[in-house]
Amino acid sequence: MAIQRLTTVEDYKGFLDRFDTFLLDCDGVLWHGSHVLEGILETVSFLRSHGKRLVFVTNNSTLSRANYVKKFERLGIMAEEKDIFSSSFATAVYLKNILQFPEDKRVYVVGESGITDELGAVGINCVSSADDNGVLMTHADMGTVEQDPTIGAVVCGFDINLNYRKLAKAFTYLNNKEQNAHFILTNDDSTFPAPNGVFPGTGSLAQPLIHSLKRTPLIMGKPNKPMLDCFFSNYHTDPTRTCMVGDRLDTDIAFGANGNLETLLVLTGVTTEEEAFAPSQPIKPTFMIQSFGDLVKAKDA
Ligand SMILES: O=C(O)[C@H](O)[C@H](O)COP(=O)(O)O
Ligand SMILES: [Mg+2]
Repeated sequence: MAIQRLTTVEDYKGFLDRFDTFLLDCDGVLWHGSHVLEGILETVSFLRSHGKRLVFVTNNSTLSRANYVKKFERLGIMAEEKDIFSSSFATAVYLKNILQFPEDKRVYVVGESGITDELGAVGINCVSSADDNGVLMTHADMGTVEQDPTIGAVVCGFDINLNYRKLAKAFTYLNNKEQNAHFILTNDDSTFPAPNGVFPGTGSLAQPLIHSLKRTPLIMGKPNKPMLDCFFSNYHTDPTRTCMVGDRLDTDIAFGANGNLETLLVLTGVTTEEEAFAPSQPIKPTFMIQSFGDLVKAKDA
C-alpha cells in the first residue's frame, strides 16, 4: 500500500475528518526534551476544539504518568494520567498482573524515577540504581559487587546516569542461574530524538548486558504486546476511527499496525523520508506529514 503524503490544507482536513482519536507519541512528535515543536500547541487545541480525543503513548520511561502530567502542563498541554501510557506504566502492569511478581522479591532498576514510581504505585519493591549515580568504580571495587537473593527482576530503561557500577550489579543479579531473575527492558529504541539529531536510546544502553549475559530481555514498550495490552485493556476506542501518530517506523508505526490502526509518520523525529520510502522497508505508515504541527492549517480549509 502506497504511503499517502499529506501536503495541502485539503489533505490535512480530509485526514482529520477520518478520525475521532489520535494516539500521540511524544519524543520526536510533540517535543524534543522540553522544547515543544512548532505548531504543536495550536494543533492540540484545534483538535480538541473539534472534539478529537488525544491519548499519549510514549516509550520514554523516565517519568511516571503523574510527572508526565506536570511536564505536559509546564509545556502548555493539558493532560490527565488516564490519557498517558508510558513504557514504565506498561512495565508495572506487566510485572504486577502478568508475572504476578512476588511480594518478597525486589526489582533492581537501571533507569530513572518513572520506573521506580510506577512500580511502587502497584506495590512492587524496588532497588533504585540512582544511589550509584556518579559513583566511579575502581578495579579494586570489583570484589565489592555482591549477590542479592532478594532481586527477582532487573528492569532497564533510559538512564542518563548509566555507569559501570550499575551494569556490574545488574549483570551479577541476572547471571546467577539459581536466582533466575527476570531481565526486562522498558523499551528498546535504538536512538533518542534530540533537538540537534539523535543520541543512543534505551535499547542501545542495554546492549552491554545483552551481550555479556547472552540473554534476550523481555521488552515492554511499543511495538510489543505488553504496551498493546496495557493500552487496549485500559482504553476502548473504535480502531477504524483511531490513528497512531509517531516518528519511528519500528516502534510507533509498528505498534499502530499491530493494533490494526491506521498510522501517521511525522518527519520531526528519528525516521527520515528516505527510510520510509525505501523499497526494502517492511514497515509502512498509512500517511506521512512533515510535522504534526502542520495539521492546524486545516482550519484554513
Ligand atoms: O531511548 C528511548 O527510550 C526512546 O528514544 C524514547 O524514550 C522514545 O520516546 P517516544 O518517542 O516513544 O515518546
Ligand atoms: Mg518518538
